[in-house]
Amino acid sequence: MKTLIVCTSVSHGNTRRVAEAVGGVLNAPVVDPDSVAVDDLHDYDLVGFGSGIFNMAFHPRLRDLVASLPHSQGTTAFVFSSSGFPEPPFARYSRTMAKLLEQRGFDVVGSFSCRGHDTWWPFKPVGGLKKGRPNPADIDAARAFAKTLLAQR
Ligand SMILES: Cc1cc2nc3c(=O)[nH]c(=O)nc-3n(C[C@H](O)[C@H](O)[C@H](O)COP(=O)(O)O)c2cc1C
Repeated sequence: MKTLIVCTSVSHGNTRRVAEAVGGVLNAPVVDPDSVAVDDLHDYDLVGFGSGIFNMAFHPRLRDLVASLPHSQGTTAFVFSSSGFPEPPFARYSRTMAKLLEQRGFDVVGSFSCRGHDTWWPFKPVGGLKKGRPNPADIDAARAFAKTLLAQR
């Protein structure tokens, strides 16, 4: 299964650690949105899209990439993120990103999220929240998620 993982991880590399764990299971390279050749994405069987969550959304560089993609009928995709907090019921970031991808013709088959060390400015005086995340249990959960993707093929 030819797989690519597209990841923006600008804050602490939290999401990148998740991406590398998933990529290790799926035997997939992890690339930055800026280095994606958008016309080549249909060559892949599965493409993962992930970033940290900023102001209740995936990173703008990832969203801009997805918005710029040509229609990709039937390519399978998944989304992943790390964030200080779980998704609140009024802002389903993963669902919103999945919908963007579906509008580009992707078939979104899964999503994964875990906590990441969060140094948004109100939390900086105390060294941030969720220090040490993603932790080994988060990375194990990411690998388990990747195995469910393999099992679907
Ligand atoms: C400016 C800023 C805004 C953030 N906004 C949110 C947010 O809305 N919700 C949330 O749960 N975490 C938020 N976070 C925490 C990040 O999502 C978290 O640190 C994430 O793991 C960063 O991933 P990265 O290291 O891969 O960039 C924010 C962090 C920063 C610095």
